[in-house]
Amino acid sequence: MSAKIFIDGEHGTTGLQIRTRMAGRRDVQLLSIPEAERRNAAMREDLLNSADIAILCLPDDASREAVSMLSGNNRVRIIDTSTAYRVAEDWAYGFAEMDAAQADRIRSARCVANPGCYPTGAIGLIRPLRAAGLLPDGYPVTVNAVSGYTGGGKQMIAQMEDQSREDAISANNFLYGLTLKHKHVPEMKVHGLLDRAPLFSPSVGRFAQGMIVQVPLFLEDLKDGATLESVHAALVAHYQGQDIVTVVPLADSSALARIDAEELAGQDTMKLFVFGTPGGAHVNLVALLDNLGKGASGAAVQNMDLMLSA
Ligand SMILES: NC(=O)C1=CN([C@@H]2O[C@H](COP(=O)(O)OP(=O)(O)OC[C@H]3O[C@@H](n4cnc5c(N)ncnc54)[C@H](OP(=O)(O)O)[C@@H]3O)[C@@H](O)[C@H]2O)C=CC1
Ligand SMILES: CC(=O)N[C@@H](CCC(=O)OP(=O)(O)O)C(=O)O
Repeated sequence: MSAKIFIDGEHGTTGLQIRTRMAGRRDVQLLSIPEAERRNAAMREDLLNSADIAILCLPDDASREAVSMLSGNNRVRIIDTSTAYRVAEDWAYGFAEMDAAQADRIRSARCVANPGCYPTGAIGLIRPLRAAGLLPDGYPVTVNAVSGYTGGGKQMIAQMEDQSREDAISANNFLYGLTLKHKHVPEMKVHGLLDRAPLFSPSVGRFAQGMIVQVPLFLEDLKDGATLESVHAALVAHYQGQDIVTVVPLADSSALARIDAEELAGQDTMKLFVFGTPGGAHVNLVALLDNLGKGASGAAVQNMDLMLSA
């Protein structure tokens, strides 16, 4: 029997991409709400409660409302793509590759919080080094990133694509989150196993999908004797046997002159790189992904598949 899936927010950016990924699948039956009724609370409540898995692709407040519409109905499992539950202890964090037990946690969870796009890159780079003891307590981690503008949802897509709007954005590349209080910092800290909050500076470029997340490190401040090669080896060991998150061999990355933020647009994988010079003082850890792929919709479908395999 096929599993019933309702995507609350199916007409938004993340929801649409999840729907596209499910097209043609016979193991799932999509329950759908007409676009004109997308904010009809009674209809949403009915569909939410009729699903086997509800995937919430809504702003944080609307996600909390949807979860309250399901209170008392433990039969329905939830995947939430918003920021609302990512550090909640009774929710499983939906980053299957973050440690060896996480895929099983997701498989058996009732409630799964899909990671933020930037944290997917940052945690993917940082957590294995913390777990291996290479990145010491107190290290001042910084995270710099550029995202495609679809990361800002329908509103930012319109602001970037329609220059006749009053609130149009004309910049081709801009920094934001200038107060350094971005909503992704808490999940980077918790799931990155950091004892200090990272300093996170995001930016957006005039391209629809794609993302680069950078974590530069001073080798002399890592565990004694850490090198470009040992940092790379720790990431390779962590992601051994994974096919969605992969670590680019040093021989390949050392031959690169540049990284294209759009390289993985339209794909659900993430590539990790370690840049630097053998014997040098610094390394730059880089994650390359699609903000709507492994950064959102691709991860949501991956989590749904794990839950369906329980
Ligand atoms: N875009 C991305 O790359 C990523 C997004 N996310 C997260 O996914 C979630 C959805 O984001 P995104 O798809 O980008 O946003 P969009 O604005 O593109 O889509 C959100 C959808 O939710 C609908 N909606 C808003 N409020 C309500 C409500 N109260 N009741 C019912 N429907 C409502 C919107 O309808 P309307 O058109 O009427 O506003 C819209 O269809 C957010 O929490 C976001 O932070 C996570 C990772 C990456
Ligand atoms: C470019 C852009 O605006 N990006 C979004 C994050 C996209 C994302 O990961 O969304 P959630 O964490 O909300 O799920 C932002 O910075 O708020």
